[in-house]
Amino acid sequence: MVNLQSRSLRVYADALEYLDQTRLPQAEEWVRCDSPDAWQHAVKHLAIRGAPLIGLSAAFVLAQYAARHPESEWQAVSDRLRATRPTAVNLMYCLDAMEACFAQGANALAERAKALFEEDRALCQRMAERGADLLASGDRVLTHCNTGALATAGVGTAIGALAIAKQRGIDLHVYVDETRPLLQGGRLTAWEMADLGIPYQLITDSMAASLMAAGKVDKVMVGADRICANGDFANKVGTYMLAVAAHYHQVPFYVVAPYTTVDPACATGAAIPIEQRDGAEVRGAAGAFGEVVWAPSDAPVWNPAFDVTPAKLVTAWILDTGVFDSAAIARGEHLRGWR
Ligand SMILES: CSC[C@@H](O)[C@@H](O)C(=O)COP(=O)(O)O
Repeated sequence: MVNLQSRSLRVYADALEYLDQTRLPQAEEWVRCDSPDAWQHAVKHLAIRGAPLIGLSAAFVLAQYAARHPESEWQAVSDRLRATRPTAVNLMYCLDAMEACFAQGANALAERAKALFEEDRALCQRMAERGADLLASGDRVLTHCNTGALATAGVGTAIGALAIAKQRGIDLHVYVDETRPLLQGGRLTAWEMADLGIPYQLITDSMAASLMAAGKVDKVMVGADRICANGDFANKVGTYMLAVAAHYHQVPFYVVAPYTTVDPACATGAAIPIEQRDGAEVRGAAGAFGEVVWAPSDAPVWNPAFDVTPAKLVTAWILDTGVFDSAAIARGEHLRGWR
C-alpha cells in the first residue's frame, strides 16, 4: 500500500519507489529503493534529483533503515546519506531534522519523514502562489534546469509558479534552457511543460543572451540549491551566466525556493561546497542517453554541477515566507523565524 505519493516518489512502509529521472522522457519507469546503498546510487546518478526531493527521499530511507536496524547504526547511515551530494542544503536540513528525533525511536523517525514530505508540499504551494502573483498574461519566462513536481513533493519551485499561473488562466510562453551537461531542461522541464499544457520552446543554454537581446524574455525564474545569508545562491551550473545576461538586458531575475533551501550558516556564496562531477558527462553522453563520446576520450574536463550567482544580480527572492528584494535580504528578513 502506498502511504504517500508525489509525481516522482511513492512511499511504502518498508521501501520507496522513485520515477527514474534518467529515463525520462523516453520511459516512465518506477524503481524500488529499499536500502541506503540503492538510494546513494540513484542520487549520484540523478535518477532521484532536485534539492527538495533528495532531502525528502533520504529522510524516508533513513526511517525505513531505522525500523530494521539497531540505533547504534543510525548515525553512520545518516552521515553516509549526507555525504552523497554536497551542494543542495535541503539534504542537510532533512537529515538534521531526522537526527534530532533519534532519541525518540524508529516510529518517531517515520512520522518525522512524513511531516517533512507534507511540509514540502505546503511550502511549494505557498512559494508558487507568490511567484504566480508576479506573472501576467503574455509574459515570456525563461527557466533553467528542472524545478517542477519531479524535483519536490509538491507543485515545484520556479516551475511551480508557472503551474499555478497556468491554473489561474495566465497565458505564458516559457523558454526552457536545455541545461548542459545532463539536460534536465531538455529532458525533464520540456516534459513537464507539455504535461502542464504550457506553451514552450527549448533552447540551448548559449542561446539565452541573444534571446534577451532580441527583447523576447520578460522574466527569468529559477530555483536554488542553497541560498546564503547574504542572498548569494547556488543553482544548476549555467544559472550565473543567465543572471549576468539578465542584468545586462534589464530583465527581472527571480529565485524561487522554500525556506529549507536557505542556509543561515553560509554567510556568502564563497562558502557553498560545489559538487564536481565526472568528466565523462562533458566529453559525451552515457547511460540512458546511449553511449556517445564526441570529445577526445582523454580530454581534461572541469565539471562543476552548480554555480553561484551573487545577490546583486537578483531582482527578488520568492520564498514561501515572502517575496524579498535586496534591501529586505540585507536586513536579514528572509532569515526571520528560520527553523
Ligand atoms: C528543485 S529546485 C532547485 C534545484 O534543485 C534545481 O534547479 C537544480 O539545480 C537541480 O540540480 P540536480 O543536479 O538536477 O539535482
